Amino acid sequence: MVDNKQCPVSDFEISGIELEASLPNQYASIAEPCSEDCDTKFTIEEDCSSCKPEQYCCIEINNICINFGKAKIIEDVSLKIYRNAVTAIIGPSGCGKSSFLCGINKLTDLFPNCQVNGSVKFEWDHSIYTQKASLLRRHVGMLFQKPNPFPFSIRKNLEFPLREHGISDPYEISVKVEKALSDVGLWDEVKDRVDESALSLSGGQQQRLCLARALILEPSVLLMDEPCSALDPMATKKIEGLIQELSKKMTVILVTHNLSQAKRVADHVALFWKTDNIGRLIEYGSVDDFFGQPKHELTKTYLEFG
Ligand SMILES: Nc1ncnc2c1ncn2[C@@H]1O[C@H](COP(=O)(O)OP(=O)(O)OP(=O)(O)O)[C@@H](O)[C@H]1O
Repeated sequence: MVDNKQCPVSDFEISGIELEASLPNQYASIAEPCSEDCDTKFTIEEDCSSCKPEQYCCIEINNICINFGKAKIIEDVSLKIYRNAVTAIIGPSGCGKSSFLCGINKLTDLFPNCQVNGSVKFEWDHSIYTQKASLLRRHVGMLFQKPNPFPFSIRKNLEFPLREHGISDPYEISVKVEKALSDVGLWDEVKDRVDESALSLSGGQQQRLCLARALILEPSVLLMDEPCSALDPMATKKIEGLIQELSKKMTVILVTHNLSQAKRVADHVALFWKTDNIGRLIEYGSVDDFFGQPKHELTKTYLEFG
C-alpha cells in the first residue's frame, strides 16, 4: 500500500507497485512533483492543495496507434490531458482527430477492422483496455458533430442513459432530467413540451439536448467532436459558453476545425498532421504558447489559415 504521494500531475504509474483501481480524485502513484516549487506530499485520498487543478493529469495517453485494416491512421501519439481543462485537438481533415477521440472511449471497438495499440490511462484506473466499455462510458460522455437525438420524446432521450445504468426511480429521474436540461440552458425553452419528439427541436436545441444526454450521468470527461460544425453562430456561442462552464468541473477534449474557437475556449491545444500518410501529433502546448509562440513549422503554417 502506498502512503505518501507527490503531486499528481505527471505520471501515475510506478512500476513494481500494485495499484488498485480507484475513483476519480484519488490517485495511484506519482513520479514527479507538479512544479519545481511544489514538493507537497499527500495521502491517496487527498489532492495536493498547492497545485492548480488544471495541472493534474486526468488522462495519460502513451504511444497510441490506430489502424483500420492495413491502413495506419495514427501512430505513436502520446500526450497528457489535464483535469478540468479544455484540450482542443486541431489539424487538417483526415489526420485522425476523430479516430483519436474514439480511441479514448473505446468507440473504436465498434469497428471490427479497427486495431488500437498503446495505452490510455485515466486517473481512476490503470488502462481503458481493461475496463468494460459500459463502465468507461459512465465516466466519459461524448458529443458528436451532428446532433443525434433518438427518435423519442425529449424526456425519453434523457431517461434512456439513466435506465441503462440502473436508475429507475421516477422522482430521481425527473430531478436529473430537469437538472440536465437546466445545465445546458434548455429547461426554460422545453419545460412545457418534454413529451414532444426531440426531432421537433431546432438543430441548436437538438445539440444541447444531446449534450444534456451526455451529461446526465455526470461524467468526469466529455469528448466533443466538432460539436458546433452544424450550428449557426448564436447556437455556437451557447455551446462554447457551456464548454467553458463545464470545464470548471470536468475534463473536456474538443476536436475542432475552428482555430478561433480553439483560441477562445481551450486551455491546451494539440495539432495533428498527416505525414507519410499517417496522422501524428506535431505540437502540444498551452493555448498561449501554441498560438503565441508556435515551435513547429507546420504549426506556424497552419495558424496562418486561422
Ligand atoms: N471506419 C473506418 N474504416 C476505415 N477507415 C476509416 C474509418 N474511419 C476513419 N477512417 C479513415 O481514417 C482516417 C482519419 O479519419 P478521421 O475521421 O479520424 O480524421 P479527422 O481528422 O477527424 O477528419 P475530419 O477533420 O475530416 O473529420 C481517414 O483516412 C478515414 O478515411
